Amino acid sequence: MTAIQITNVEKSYKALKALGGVSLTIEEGEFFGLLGPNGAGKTTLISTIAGLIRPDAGTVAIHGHDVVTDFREARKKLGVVPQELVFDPFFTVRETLRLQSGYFGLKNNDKWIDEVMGNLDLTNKADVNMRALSGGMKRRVLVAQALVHKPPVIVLDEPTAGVDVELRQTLWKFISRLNREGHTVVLTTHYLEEAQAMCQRVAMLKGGKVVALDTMSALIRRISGSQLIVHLASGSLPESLRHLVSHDERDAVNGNSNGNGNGGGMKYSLRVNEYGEVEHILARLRESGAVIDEMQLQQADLEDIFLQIMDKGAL
Ligand SMILES: Nc1ncnc2c1ncn2[C@@H]1O[C@H](COP(=O)(O)OP(=O)(O)OP(=O)(O)O)[C@@H](O)[C@H]1O
Repeated sequence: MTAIQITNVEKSYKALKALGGVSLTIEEGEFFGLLGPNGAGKTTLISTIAGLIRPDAGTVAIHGHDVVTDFREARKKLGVVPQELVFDPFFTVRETLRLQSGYFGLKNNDKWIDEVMGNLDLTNKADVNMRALSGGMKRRVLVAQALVHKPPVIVLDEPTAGVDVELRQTLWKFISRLNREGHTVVLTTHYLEEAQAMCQRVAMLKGGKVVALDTMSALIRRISGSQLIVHLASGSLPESLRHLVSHDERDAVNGNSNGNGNGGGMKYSLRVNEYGEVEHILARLRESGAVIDEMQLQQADLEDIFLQIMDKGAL
């Protein structure tokens, strides 16, 4: 079943087109990443999914329920962890979660509330007033609040922005478990290594448009290839390899300390699309008389891809 169906969604704020026709299909059980630089439209898209803002055009459906015309049913299927911390300071953690359960017509939800609090290390804060909690603890409650009605689709907008390592680990352990149990998860994050570790598929947004959409492994394979990093003790890169250079710099370690003045002490990053090319590069270097001090083969990661896509605008 399709968890979230986004079809040609457009949203403008006066002259600014925050979303310029976004279409995405997210299947049930996926762990999906929504990435993009500041202002790309991620929060606007999530707010549209949550039914908090109405699109100017296009539709969004959660488990087949349109978020505008069938809002109540769509909302039941969805748990959203927003970026902003907003709470009523006079309630305790448990009261906050009971109140939230009430919004969904759930009575006697204490067993699940206790389980959620346990999984987010909130149990010993259950009777503490919200205003007395630290920022990190408040964020845990925000996550718990989104989960009180066991929504099949969970959307997290920058859940780990500014939170400590411990909370990140607690959060990811719990969210991964829910995903393994069949919940669909959609995540926006600025921590690309987090997206790389968690998400099976990602969409990259730029200027309100989807500029890349693929599985994580295909994106990494398709775009960037690997980098062969060679530090030359002496000699220089032959002209025939120049077109492969993505980056070069004077090697901070070797510098030009060998004093031979023939271009030694350079570090080059060369694009390599398949392993066979490494052999070719090494042969050319040997012929030119360059001496390799050190080398390593580096796999592309999401950050390289992200930067490439954002540079080019689209694939
Ligand atoms: N209520 C609003 N009124 C006017 N402009 C808005 C409003 N909300 C968002 N925008 C603009 O729409 C664009 C998209 O914003 P959005 O918050 O969706 O981006 P984002 O990808 O979530 O960015 P960030 O990573 O900074 O959270 C931005 O240029 C933003 O300034």
